Amino acid sequence: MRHAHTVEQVRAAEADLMAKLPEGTLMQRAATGLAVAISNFLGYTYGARVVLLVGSGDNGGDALYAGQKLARRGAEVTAVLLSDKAHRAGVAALVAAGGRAGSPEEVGSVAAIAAADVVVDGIVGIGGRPGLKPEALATVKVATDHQVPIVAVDMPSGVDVDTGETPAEHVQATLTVTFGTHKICHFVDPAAAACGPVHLVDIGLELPPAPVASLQAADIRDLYPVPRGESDKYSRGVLGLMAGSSQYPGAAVIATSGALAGPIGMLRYVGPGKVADAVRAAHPEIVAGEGRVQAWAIGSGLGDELDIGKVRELLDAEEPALLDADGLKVLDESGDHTDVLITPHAGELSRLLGVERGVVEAERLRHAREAAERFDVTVLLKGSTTVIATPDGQVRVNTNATAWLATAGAGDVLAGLCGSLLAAGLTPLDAGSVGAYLHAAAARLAAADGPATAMQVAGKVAEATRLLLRRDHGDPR
Ligand SMILES: NC(=O)C1=CN([C@@H]2O[C@H](COP(=O)(O)OP(=O)(O)OC[C@H]3O[C@@H](n4cnc5c(N)ncnc54)[C@H](O)[C@@H]3O)[C@@H](O)[C@H]2O)[C@@H](O)CC1
Ligand SMILES: [K+]
Repeated sequence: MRHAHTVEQVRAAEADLMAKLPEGTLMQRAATGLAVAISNFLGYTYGARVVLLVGSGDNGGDALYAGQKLARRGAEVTAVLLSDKAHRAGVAALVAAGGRAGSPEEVGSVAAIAAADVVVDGIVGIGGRPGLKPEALATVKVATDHQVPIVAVDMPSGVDVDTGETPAEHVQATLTVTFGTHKICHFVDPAAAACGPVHLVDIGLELPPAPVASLQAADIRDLYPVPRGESDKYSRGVLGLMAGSSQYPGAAVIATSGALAGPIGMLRYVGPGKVADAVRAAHPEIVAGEGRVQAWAIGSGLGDELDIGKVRELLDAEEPALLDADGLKVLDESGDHTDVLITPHAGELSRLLGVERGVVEAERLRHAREAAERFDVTVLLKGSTTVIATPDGQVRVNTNATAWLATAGAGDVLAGLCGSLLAAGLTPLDAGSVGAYLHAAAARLAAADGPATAMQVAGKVAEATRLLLRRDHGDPR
């Protein structure tokens, strides 16, 4: 599990550690990790042309000391000081190591950036607010126009660190080097998309529990409900799936494909006779009609045939339930729904919350949290990064998606798969986050050679699961 902490938590942990260490130690640790990461990124140091964009705080200090270390190893380092309050000792250290530092005019920033092999963004870090100054933005634009890669120090300057929001122009990094722990902007879009790969440098911080986490491959191994010797088809989990309509029969076929690719032992399909025939033609192992189930997945492609009374009844029943697509229409703010997982995309969540879709997309974490609290459900907000929020305030973010997943029916596969995990006994939080991870991993396999359909994604879930459950090479569990 990767963890992301808030700025307040990081500052407190830094203060605790700094009190025990000689002054400047933490910055030296950060700068050393940053310099190594820049060297590794470039593949060489001697003769490399490095331009540092330096703001007024310690983020610029990190950049300056990393520049000093690179200059000592033969890099040609120029620091563009964007504030007259730039870290003094850092500037002196860089200059003593042979680097140059000065205002944009003094160092000829346009020519230097245009000719650089890498630009280091030390404009602002965790002390930054969105809304960079025009002078800073102008230097960033030169780098972008000349396609010079940008390594961001801690985070791309201009993003909102604790929310992942990007209300104003910001740096688009090629690589981000962060310190001590991940920050929320590294996980949550749109800011996460501005980070590039994120490299974490350990500086020895001791941190409290994190408000936001992100599953990794090893977590799938720990959480996936692998059948045991004594398991039978009932104990593995039976899912009831209510999806599809005469209007959208395909949604039922796709959602059942997703469900069967999950861990359940049996799938019961509930829907119109003709659709049930299509579903059984695609998957003869499906049982049509109601019966005992351990969880329900309701909603994909119900269209106008949504039976609101019936769905409410299932929601109020004891079994956990997943609500997707048209099924979301029955959700209200009354009742205890803590065992309900909803899987809206931004448009559906915007309708539930009565706000514009663009607002949900811009403030994904905030709206996922708000809906979880308001409707007392676990919310899985689909998107390039998927945010899963519980009513008690836990958040997980899935960052392994591929843009190829933006295809019709992919949401139906996800609903079936997450429903399957719910029926196998996972909590809504685990079912949502494990399902989203496997779904994205399957999409990566399906789209390895180009575009893939939702059915092809469903067809790769088993392989993705098998690969992820392997404890070591060649030893499937
Ligand atoms: N404190 C420490 O010992 C450590 C700090 N670290 C680095 O220090 C950074 C935090 O340093 P600071 O607390 O000095 O904060 P920043 O370097 O993020 O800068 C804050 C300064 O920028 C100004 N500012 C805020 N928003 C701005 C904007 N939009 N445009 C221009 N100026 C803006 C503020 O007024 C403040 O003076 C971390 O991100 C990390 O890079 C690391 O070296 C780890 C150890
Ligand atoms: K930065």
